[in-house]
Amino acid sequence: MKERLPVRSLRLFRITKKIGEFQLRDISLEVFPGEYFVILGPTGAGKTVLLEVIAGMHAPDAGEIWLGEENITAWPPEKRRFGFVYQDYALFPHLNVRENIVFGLKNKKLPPDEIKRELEAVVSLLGVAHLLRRLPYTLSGGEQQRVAVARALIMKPRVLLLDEPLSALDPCTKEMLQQELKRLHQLTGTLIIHVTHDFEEALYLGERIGVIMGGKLLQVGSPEEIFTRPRTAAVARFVGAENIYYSDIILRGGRKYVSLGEALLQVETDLTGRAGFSVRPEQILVSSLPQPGNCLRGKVLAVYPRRLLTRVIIDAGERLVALVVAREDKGCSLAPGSTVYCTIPPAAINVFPHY
Ligand SMILES: Nc1ncnc2c1ncn2[C@@H]1O[C@H](COP(=O)(O)OP(=O)(O)OP(=O)(O)O)[C@@H](O)[C@H]1O
Repeated sequence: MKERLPVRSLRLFRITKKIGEFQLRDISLEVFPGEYFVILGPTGAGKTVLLEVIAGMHAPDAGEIWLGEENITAWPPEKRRFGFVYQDYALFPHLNVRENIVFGLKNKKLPPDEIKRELEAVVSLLGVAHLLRRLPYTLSGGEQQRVAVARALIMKPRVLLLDEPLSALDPCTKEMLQQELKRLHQLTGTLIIHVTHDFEEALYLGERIGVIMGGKLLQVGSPEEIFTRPRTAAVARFVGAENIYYSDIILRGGRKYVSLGEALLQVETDLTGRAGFSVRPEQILVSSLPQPGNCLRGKVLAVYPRRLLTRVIIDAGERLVALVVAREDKGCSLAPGSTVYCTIPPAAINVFPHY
């Protein structure tokens, strides 16, 4: 597994693709050499279509795809030498694990001793030596996933495309295989594009994340940026910043404020004019007494206890959702109807442009 093709960046320029009623719209993106890039989006967002356009299975209607200095837009999939791991793994059912993994190398007519060497390398990397004689239907989901990744990696792909590779697995296996994928990426340095609708998975694996919705790439950034600084209401909602509002930005005494209900909240932003803003529920401090800073008086509407956090719905002029650590609400009644105070630090208010 050592000698690899030079790792190059993958660039998409203004890719458009219509399939049936659906359209990928004007997608531009650069994925850096050796990067682990996650495409995150809800069901039907166009993640698979985008991955298939990158793989060369669909020709774009407009736009270009570049690998390093080469325009590969018109290249067929086999010339691209990209690996593709499907959501359902798509192993050949009549071939055993060994035959599945070496299938591509056999097709390339590599000498048997070279195939054996490559097989041993990839099998030890994925820990599937004990499965080599088994047929796919006898494997667990996690084992099938490892075999599918081994089958893709043995071809030394220039780019490895993973289409929701963990979505069919139970939470424990999923977590273990997430760690495996991270380790494989560190060992091989392969440029990986991983598609998922699972935000936790994107946070754990992605060096950068691209959020796609309705065929549009809405935001690209580090997990931290996507999580704390969504730039549209749609991305904010998708990443769980449930409190989303619109306001004029008000300048007073050299400070900027947004209005929420009757209150003014100080914000840290360069924007002016009309704007949107979002607050994550876990960033709201709920207390029985007023606190200094951005503090709103409200009435508890409903309380939903969860495992470690309690979800509290509050009427503070606008509907607010707060997640409260159970231990921290001692002394503060969260019963419906009680009065509470909600403190929101200025840095926890994400202000985004209003289009
Ligand atoms: N061959 C096709 N013909 C017509 N419509 C298609 C075709 N392939 C995909 N679509 C449509 O394109 C849209 C995007 O599909 P895609 O599979 O890319 O979504 P996704 O983001 O991968 O969703 P999921 O997370 O559910 O897999 C969907 O509305 C789908 O029905």
